[in-house]
Amino acid sequence: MTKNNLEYQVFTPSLYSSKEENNHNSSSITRNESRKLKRIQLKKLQAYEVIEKIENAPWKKIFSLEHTQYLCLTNVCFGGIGGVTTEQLSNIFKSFNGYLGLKLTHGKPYSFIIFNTPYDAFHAREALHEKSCDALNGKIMFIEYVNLNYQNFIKQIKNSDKRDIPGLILMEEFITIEQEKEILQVIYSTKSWIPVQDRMVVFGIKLAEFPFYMNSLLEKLRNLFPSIPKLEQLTIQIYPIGTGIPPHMDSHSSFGPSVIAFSLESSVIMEFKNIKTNKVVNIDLPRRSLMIIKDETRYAWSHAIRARKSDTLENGQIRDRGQRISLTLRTVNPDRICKCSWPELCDRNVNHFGSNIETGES
Ligand SMILES: O=C(O)CCC(=O)C(=O)O
Ligand SMILES: [Fe+2]
Repeated sequence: MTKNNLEYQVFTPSLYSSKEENNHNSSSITRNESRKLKRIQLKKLQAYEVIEKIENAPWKKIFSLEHTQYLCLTNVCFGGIGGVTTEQLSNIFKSFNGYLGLKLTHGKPYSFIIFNTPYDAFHAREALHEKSCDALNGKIMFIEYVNLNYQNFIKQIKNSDKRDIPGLILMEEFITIEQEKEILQVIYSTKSWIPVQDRMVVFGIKLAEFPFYMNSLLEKLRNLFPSIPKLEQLTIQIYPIGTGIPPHMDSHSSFGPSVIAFSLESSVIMEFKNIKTNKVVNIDLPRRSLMIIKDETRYAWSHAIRARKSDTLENGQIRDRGQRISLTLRTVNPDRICKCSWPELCDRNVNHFGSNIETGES
């Protein structure tokens, strides 16, 4: 801390200081105020040192003296004790010009806010850095510009590259507007819903029992992806606004090598996580799209939909959620044998009765 403190003193006057701090030496400041300011500075350093430890890099390298369009909220995290929600944060920042969106990290104590220009970010930082924030119960936020050369941070801000998930296929506009309308009509007249957590689910319908236009989707699928075995089972799920599905892998041994999911009525961000490396990639599943989960994605990545009312898109924009319907199609493994190349992640030796292996995450 001493070394950093020293560096910090040298570093402060231009950028890393607050107005209050610059007044620090003026005689008008009371002792109490001075103590309070010192405490704030100490807290700030502690927050920066935590990031240093996590990132294994000096904070002066991670943050930038230059204004950039990305702000790091060094002591604001998502969920858990003292954590915030997407809505809370976006409510604070959306009143600033050029606010594009936010990015919460997973299991790390900091978050990011994305602005259209460095100038817009500057205004928000000026208004909020080292100030007590009413919307966060008086919490004092410590905000820095992200260094554009520090790839580890930039990667976390823009981590939606499908190429990073081997075996994931996404086709936009797979379903036509007319097909979607027809399917939704039938779905909403279905009566056999079962509540599962906050979702409504119709399980394991045989495809032959489903309306004819499902056939045209399946035919298109067969033509485009002839290697996918004949699908046997359909699960329909309604996700009311604000709901999701916890991280899980669809059971290796119960189901075949490809899981197909259609998104209807509304788009959503699905979070994929590599079980071995913990790498997280967010993928936007647009309304009327087709997703195929196979190979490594099927066997070594969990997928989840976070329960929240809006999603942050890759460009930083916030998109409110609508009610979403998904159609998931699978083949069934009658002998419950899985021969995937990830035996350490596989349920082949586990006695289980449910259809999914929950990874235990919330
Ligand atoms: O809603 C979706 O698109 C996927 C649902 C899912 O992951 C599942 O049912 O296993
Ligand atoms: Fe799943």
